Amino acid sequence: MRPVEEHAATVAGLVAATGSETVRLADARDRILAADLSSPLALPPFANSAMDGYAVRAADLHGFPVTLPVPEDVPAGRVDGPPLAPGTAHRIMTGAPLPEGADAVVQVEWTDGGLPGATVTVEKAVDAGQNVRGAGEDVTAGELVLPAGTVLGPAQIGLAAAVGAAELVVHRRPRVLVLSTGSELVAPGEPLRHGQIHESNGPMLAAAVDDAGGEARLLRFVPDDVAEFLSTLDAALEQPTDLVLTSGGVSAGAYEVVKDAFAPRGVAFVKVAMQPGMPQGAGCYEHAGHSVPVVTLPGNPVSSLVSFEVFVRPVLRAAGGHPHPDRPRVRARVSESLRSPAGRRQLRRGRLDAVTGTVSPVGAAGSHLLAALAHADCLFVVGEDVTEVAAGTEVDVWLLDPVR
Ligand SMILES: Nc1nc2c(c(=O)[nH]1)N[C@H]1C(S)=C(S)[C@@H](COP(=O)(O)OP(=O)(O)OC[C@H]3O[C@@H](n4cnc5c(N)ncnc54)[C@H](O)[C@@H]3O)O[C@H]1N2
Ligand code: MOO
Repeated sequence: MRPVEEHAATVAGLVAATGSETVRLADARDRILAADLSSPLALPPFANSAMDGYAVRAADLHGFPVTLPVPEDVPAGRVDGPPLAPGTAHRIMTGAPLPEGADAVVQVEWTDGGLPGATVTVEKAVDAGQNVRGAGEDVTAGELVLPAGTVLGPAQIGLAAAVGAAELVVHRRPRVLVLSTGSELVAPGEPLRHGQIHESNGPMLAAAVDDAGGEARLLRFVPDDVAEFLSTLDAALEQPTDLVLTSGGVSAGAYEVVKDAFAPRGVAFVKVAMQPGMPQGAGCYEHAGHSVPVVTLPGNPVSSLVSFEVFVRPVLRAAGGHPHPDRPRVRARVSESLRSPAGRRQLRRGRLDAVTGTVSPVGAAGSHLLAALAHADCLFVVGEDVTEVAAGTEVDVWLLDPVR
């Protein structure tokens, strides 16, 4: 059987980096920056007030209470404020530019709240610089604020907007065609007859592709018919595609449509030393003079998604420029004893108690146990050479997304 790492390397070698595109800020969430973003301006761009109150010279405040004339009002956004004459105060709002000549702001609570055109009486002293946000305190002009490779979450998008970027250069998302096969499959929402099941791999893998930063195109599943499989595929490949991802039809049965269609057309089918996810295929399919990468996942739902986690997710994330393609990994102790097949790396579904560092199996090893997978927040690994794991043994744990 082919070692897991060898098959992972084969799949990694199929999918190239995607290149870049420009998107509007509103479309940038979860995208990955493809070019350094430097700020053309300082943040804050000008010295401004941190409080609603009165701009003053700190040195003018002595002999309390002290009363000063208030000749000006400076709301946020005022752009023509005159300088502050010695011995006066300007009423000022949070975010408004500090008048030239002022060096501090007294918050309104420390005064009688005197109006512009009248006077204000101040009860307490302030230090020079107090309640003033200096120009460039956050970002200096020319500073590299977001390096290429940054994952754009809310804070990063906020910063990009603050420095004036309306668009960002990001990695293009890998385009993945998702196609399920099986004559027993029926669309969710339609009634089942005996012998039929709902098609679950397609929606599951499309969601996994999107979650890995890709752009999934989910095709309607096809029956176990090679001609129909190939015509569906060829029609779909008229649109640009970075990867074809199939599920089902790859093991040893009499109607293995994916294997029958692809084996003579550039895709190698192998047994990988893994459970679940033993039957795998990878290669390139020629379409209209282009070579399109293909990964064929096994049909059992848990095999499909676990194989995606092991072989496809890190490759899609790397192709899409993600700085951390792999799932975060930790060590934890298993809560109970387990058995695992000799010569196959087992990936079990688990729930991690991060406080005690304990991982508990969710469900048995069977690759049809989709409900257990849906209740798991991690996978944990039992090595190829291990057949029995005693309770309390430390294992590698891959953190999936928290179960919401
Ligand atoms: N004689 C052997 N039989 C099997 C072997 C083997 O080595 N020798 N391997 C087993 C293992 S391990 C796996 S995994 C499966 C993989 O089979 P296929 O990839 O060919 O998948 P199918 O036979 O098409 O389906 C397997 C199973 O999964 C269900 N399925 C398939 N597609 C979907 C879908 N889109 N949505 C929901 N469920 C799906 C299907 O109904 C079957 O129950 O082969 C073993 N057999
Ligand atoms: O390898 Mo299969 O994926 O065990 O069920």
